[in-house]
Amino acid sequence: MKKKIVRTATLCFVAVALIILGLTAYTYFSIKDYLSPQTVFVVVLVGVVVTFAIGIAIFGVSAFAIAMQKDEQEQVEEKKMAQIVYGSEVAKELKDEMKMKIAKREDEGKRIPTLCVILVGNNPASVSYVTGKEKACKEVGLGSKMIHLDEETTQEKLLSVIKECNEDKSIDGILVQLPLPKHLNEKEVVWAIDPNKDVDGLHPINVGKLHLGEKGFVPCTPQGIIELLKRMNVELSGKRAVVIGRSNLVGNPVARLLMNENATVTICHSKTENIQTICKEADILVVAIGKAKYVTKDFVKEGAYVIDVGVNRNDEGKLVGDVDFDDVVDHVTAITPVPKGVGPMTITMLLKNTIEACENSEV
Ligand SMILES: Nc1nc(=O)c2c([nH]1)NC[C@@H]1CN(c3ccc(C(=O)N[C@@H](CCC(=O)O)C(=O)O)cc3)C=[N+]21
Repeated sequence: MKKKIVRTATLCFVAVALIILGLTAYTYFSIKDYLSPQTVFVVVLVGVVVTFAIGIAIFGVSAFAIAMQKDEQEQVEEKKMAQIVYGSEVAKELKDEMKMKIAKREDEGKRIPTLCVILVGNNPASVSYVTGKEKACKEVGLGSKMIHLDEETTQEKLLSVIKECNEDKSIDGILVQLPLPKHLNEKEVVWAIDPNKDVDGLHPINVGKLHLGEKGFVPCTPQGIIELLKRMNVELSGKRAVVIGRSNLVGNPVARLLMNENATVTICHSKTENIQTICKEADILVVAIGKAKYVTKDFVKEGAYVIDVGVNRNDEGKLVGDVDFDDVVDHVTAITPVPKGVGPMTITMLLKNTIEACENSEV
């Protein structure tokens, strides 16, 4: 493209220069016998100057055209480049908005929304997530309360702690960090949380509401995923969405949310036959299976949108997704990375739900 412009400009310039120089020469020979040498000199000078001026103008315009046009190679590459959607950046924007909202509440003399996180035991991953949640609360000015119970805590003790939190008017949201130690009954624990404080959206009342299309608390990761898809400007209505994974925390609720957006949804799981073929039909692929780098380019349709929900630790303790990012990145329109993708959105939605719980309690 650049070369073509330069060539055309040079040709134009040569043609115009030849015409003007020819005219000047013709004028020179026609008038040199009638006029004084000074006048003839001026005529020739004007001819040469005009030629130069036009030359400079032509090359100026060409340089401008080159600057405006991207190199052909660059354009091809741009078309192929996948959009990498950083949840961490979206989360920051949303947190700034929440921060302002909370500051405004404070000015109005209203209560500061407060999240209570209950952690049982010392599972390193859980401790790290809980710390992240506390940090995020501080960042936006939410109140946070942490209840750390030891590994041997009994079911009765845990249930009584939840009951206290349910009754405590200064607590708006309750989150019990999962998984719980094996001797505890997770279902009974989650079902004991007041549905109006269930900011994780796991209580059957909230699960039921989601599946009936009623307003209630929606689990944080699925909510964050929909938010990211909206940022990718992907039209969900009428599209094929495939979710890999059927957990209550991610797979099931995200499938329902995608259906609410009028996508046609398929859920795949460990027993699914021909899983690659099904995934390859997906315009939107959400991967929450919990196997590091499980999804390779053989699963991904050219130009698809891929959401990686995986949080796996490799041998070096580094966080890796369920998608083999490097393998698929050239095949997709947009993809979320791990870390800095879905994870930060999950925490942000938890903050959002906590503010919502507080607002609900005021009306
Ligand atoms: N009741 C309950 N609710 C949950 O929402 C819940 C849970 N239990 N148990 C565990 C999973 C996992 N989870 C994550 C949250 C944030 C990041 C996150 O922020 N990750 C960062 C990096 C964090 C790091 O490097 O350790 C990132 O992806 O960039 C990841 C994972 C919430 N979970």
